[in-house]
Amino acid sequence: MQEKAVLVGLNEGELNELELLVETAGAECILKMTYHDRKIDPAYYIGSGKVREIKEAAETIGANLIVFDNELSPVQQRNLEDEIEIKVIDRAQVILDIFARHAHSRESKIQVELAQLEYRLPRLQGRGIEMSRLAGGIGTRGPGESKLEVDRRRIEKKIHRLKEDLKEIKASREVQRSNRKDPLAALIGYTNAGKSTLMNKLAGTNSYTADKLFATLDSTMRQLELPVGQNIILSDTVGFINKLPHQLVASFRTTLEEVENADIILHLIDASNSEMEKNMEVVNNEIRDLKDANCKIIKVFNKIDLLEKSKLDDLKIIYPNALFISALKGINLNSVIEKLNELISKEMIEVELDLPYSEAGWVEKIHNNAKVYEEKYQKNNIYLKALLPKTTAAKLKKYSRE
Ligand SMILES: Nc1nc2c(ncn2[C@@H]2O[C@H](COP(=O)(O)OP(=O)(O)OP(=O)(O)O)[C@@H](O)[C@H]2O)c(=O)[nH]1
Ligand SMILES: [Mg+2]
Repeated sequence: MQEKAVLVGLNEGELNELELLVETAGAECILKMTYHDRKIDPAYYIGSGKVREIKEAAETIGANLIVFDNELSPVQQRNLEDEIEIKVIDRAQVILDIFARHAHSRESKIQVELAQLEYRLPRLQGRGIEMSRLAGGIGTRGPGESKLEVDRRRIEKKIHRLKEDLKEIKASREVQRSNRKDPLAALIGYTNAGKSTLMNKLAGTNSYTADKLFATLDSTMRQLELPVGQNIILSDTVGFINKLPHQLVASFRTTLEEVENADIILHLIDASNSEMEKNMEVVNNEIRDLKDANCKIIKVFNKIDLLEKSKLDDLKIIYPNALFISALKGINLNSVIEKLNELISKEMIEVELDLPYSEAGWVEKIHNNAKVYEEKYQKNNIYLKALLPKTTAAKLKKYSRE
């Protein structure tokens, strides 16, 4: 049976996002309540008057779940549950639930399980026997009753083992990464911005897209050929979100490693979202360190099909270097290709090569990776006129005609 939830948060905007999160996790939101941002009560987070108000409202409308937008300490969560007598969870738990549901690869499954265990561990303390209440957020069932100490030790052991597994996976991924020869363009952005939709349109893939949060958890990569003749790898990654549970930050970092290695970052923004500015800030904060690196960041405003013309014109004035597209409706997608092409072209150089036959292996590599204008098999060597990535050209410098 679908759970009926009362959402508790600071303001309308935050509650709207929480509602989408809760619905993505499979529960129904039947009431939203706000509280005043006063001093935080160490025992209940909110004031006792508010606790009573929530209890009464929940009883009246028959809710069986309370979701707080802020993170609750284990003690606060327990006290609230005892007082309201309904299951109380926080935003972090909801996000963990969604991640658990959407993880597919071995790596992301391990990362999510690790995060869940780390979230659960402090909540075991002094809790007694009722383990089933602890294990689950929305729609999940706990492991049943078992002894606290045994559980704690088992969880600690498991955490250790999962961390070891992750180290292994990470090492093998680094090998894969060092084998990559094409430049990398990473699609990043707040969750639900339309990253997977754009990826599908540009690279003809069929990634899962949905009006849900965190539809994508595993990054996918596709090769795309640019007009200039160079291939580029596009990667679609997990979305960003405000107030990510700290247990998930580590796993998020791993995904971001992909981004750190990118040559170009396409920052996709849902221009139709009323919280657009705030969401952009969340992403900007995360990628701040990358800006100093040798990487170009392009802002791409998506979902312009939902914008009023005046709003779109304003955005164009504020962000003169940005792109404005609709991934879903296929509007202006060419501007993305052109931009990638332009940036990559800057990294390319035209050369004339006289390759000795002993170096003939290069011919195929060059064909795969660059644009060849002329190719002649001569008596002593192979003549090639081609547009090459500067890095490749440097390697072939001694065969190049000046
Ligand atoms: N109207 C409109 N909707 C769009 C556009 N692009 C994407 N969407 C919709 O926005 C929703 C989210 O799209 P996704 O591509 O799944 O977004 P995402 O950024 O990959 O999201 P996560 O993987 O959850 O982080 C889907 O319902 C899409 O159909 C657009 O240009 N216009
Ligand atoms: Mg996606």
